[in-house]
Amino acid sequence: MQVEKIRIEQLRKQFVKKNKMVEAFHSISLQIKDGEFVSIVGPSGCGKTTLLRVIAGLELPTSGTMHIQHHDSNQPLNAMVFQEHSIFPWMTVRENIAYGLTMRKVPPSIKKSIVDHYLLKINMVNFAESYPHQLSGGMKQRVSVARAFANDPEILLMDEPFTALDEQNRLLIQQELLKIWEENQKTVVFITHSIEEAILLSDRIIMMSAHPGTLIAEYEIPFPRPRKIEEIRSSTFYKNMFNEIWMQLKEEVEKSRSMEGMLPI
Ligand SMILES: Nc1ncnc2c1ncn2[C@@H]1O[C@H](COP(=O)(O)OP(=O)(O)OP(=O)(O)O)[C@@H](O)[C@H]1O
Repeated sequence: MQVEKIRIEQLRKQFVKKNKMVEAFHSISLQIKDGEFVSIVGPSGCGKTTLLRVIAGLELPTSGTMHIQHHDSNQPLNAMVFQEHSIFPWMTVRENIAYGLTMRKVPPSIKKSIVDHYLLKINMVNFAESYPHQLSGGMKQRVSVARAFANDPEILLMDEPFTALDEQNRLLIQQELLKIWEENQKTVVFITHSIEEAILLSDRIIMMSAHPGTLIAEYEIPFPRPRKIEEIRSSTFYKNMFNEIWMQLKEEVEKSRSMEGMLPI
């Protein structure tokens, strides 16, 4: 039996915006197993990023409880990968990937071997001494992913990390992420607007309702690993699953659109 890694019970978050109470999400209960890759999908404004920020400890919930099993207190609890601007512009690729390890004072020889390993995994050995302004958007995100895994956190939190990329770069980075994840099997909570991305990467997809968000559905993704994106995309099962998820998400997106203009900006 797999060990539980994250337990969330009746979580709710409210903000005060222009003297009005805005409920970002409510009644969220969720358990995520150790080593599980979970994606969260839902219409814009349903509270996905806020939920991730609460899991990361960057926001406090208004009510409810959350517990993350911290098995090894020598390891960082979490690492985050954002959509953009995730890496330090004044550091080289090597220094960026090494950042968490440097902070934890990992001995230089161990740090070097970890960073070399991830440079290979993201196909950026030749860019180790380059600075972010010399890289494409896709390369920057690859560095960001490598940095998060290199620091060996207990959980990884990724907020639409590939949304800003073109389709070709996106497909390549998804395949790289799959390879790195399949080797590490870290617990991942991944936010995306793309049903396709969620199916390709995840063990389970959680769907949130239109604002104020709550969990309304979940889907187990049974594709065996290691996964090959091309094989999955061409299967009938994938197409059926995509349609099933889209039919439900579409309803929430439509509800969300009909509420536009009703919330304080
Ligand atoms: N710091 C804040 N102060 C006030 N309201 C906030 C704050 N952060 C988020 N909200 C509100 O909470 C709700 C949920 O926002 P959130 O960004 O979590 O949604 P989302 O699902 O991640 O959206 P998107 O998919 O567009 O990124 C929105 O109504 C938003 O305006």
